[in-house]
Amino acid sequence: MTGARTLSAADLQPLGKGGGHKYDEGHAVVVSGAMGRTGAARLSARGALRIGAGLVTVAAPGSAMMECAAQLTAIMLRRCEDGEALAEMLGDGRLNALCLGPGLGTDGRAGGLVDAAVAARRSVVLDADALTVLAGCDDPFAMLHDACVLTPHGGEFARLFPDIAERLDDMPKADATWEAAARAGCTVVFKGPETVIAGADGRTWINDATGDRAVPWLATAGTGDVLAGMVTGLLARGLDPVDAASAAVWLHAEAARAFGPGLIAEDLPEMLPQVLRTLTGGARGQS
Ligand SMILES: NC(=O)C1=CN([C@@H]2O[C@H](COP(=O)(O)OP(=O)(O)OC[C@H]3O[C@@H](n4cnc5c(N)ncnc54)[C@H](O)[C@@H]3O)[C@@H](O)[C@H]2O)[C@@H](O)CC1
Ligand SMILES: Nc1ncnc2c1ncn2[C@@H]1O[C@H](COP(=O)(O)OP(=O)(O)O)[C@@H](O)[C@H]1O
Repeated sequence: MTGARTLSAADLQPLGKGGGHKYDEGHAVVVSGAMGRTGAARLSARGALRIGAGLVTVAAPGSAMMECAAQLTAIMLRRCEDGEALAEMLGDGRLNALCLGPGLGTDGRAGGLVDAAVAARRSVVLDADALTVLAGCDDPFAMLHDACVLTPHGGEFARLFPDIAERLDDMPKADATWEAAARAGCTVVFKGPETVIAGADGRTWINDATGDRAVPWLATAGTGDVLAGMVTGLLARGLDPVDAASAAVWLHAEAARAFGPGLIAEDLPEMLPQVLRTLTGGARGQS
């Protein structure tokens, strides 16, 4: 038994802005895939910016620069060809949270970028294709550290933790996620109508989006990419991985609830200001 607790608004970290300058709210970097595949990274970047990261940069290969430039305004853009270029870019210590996976691809470039991002020992969210890259490694968890956050859906969870996934019919999802986090040595966010967030330290939270809180319209392409960006944005703002992931998951479902049926992924970041305004007391909103 994990002693998992169910999330509510009162459990969220204070999310109001501190009133300093933009660098006080962190600088999130979302690494993009190649031309024609940049949409997912742009969704993540928008999530990171709307949740309050002070600055957000999309790091894209040369082939994708024009495509990104045509779509981004408040979000900055920087050329980043491969892992070596990312490592060089991360020489700037102000770039304090990374997101890799949405639309990244699973080729050699993606592998090099994942290696460089994890080796930099910054806060890093590994989602989507980055999880597939990780699952293909001989010893996937050896390089991870406690500032990593893995955000698998059911398919990705089964690729990363096949033996745990095999036992899912006989064990609570919270226990499975807790076991996965202990093995990976970092925070694991196992997504779905019930999303479980577990830290390597054993803290385990459940966001139950079923019954009265059901948001089936979240099952649409790109919503997970937005969530990865939201977690990254909160990491950039200085929340620890479990708090960042828990707050992002809760806000993500609330944004979906506030929008209602017909939601597409682009709508989620744009609903965040409204949801953040409703937080009071234990979970303070934007001030
Ligand atoms: N607008 C965009 O540019 C979008 C890009 N996307 C990108 O497309 C790439 C592939 O993403 P996929 O999520 O399709 O990854 P994968 O193709 O790696 O995984 C999907 C496979 O896993 C299986 N699966 C099992 N359980 C599942 C579950 N609970 N949820 C989802 N699939 C489950 C599915 O049947 C499917 O075969 C990623 O780079 C992703 O970021 C998607 O996020 C969709 C939106
Ligand atoms: N039926 C559902 N009810 C509540 N949340 C859901 C449901 N289906 C999917 N979600 C949420 O939507 C997101 C989907 O993410 P993911 O599967 O990675 O899709 P994508 O890769 O297309 O972004 C996750 O946050 C997941 O928890």
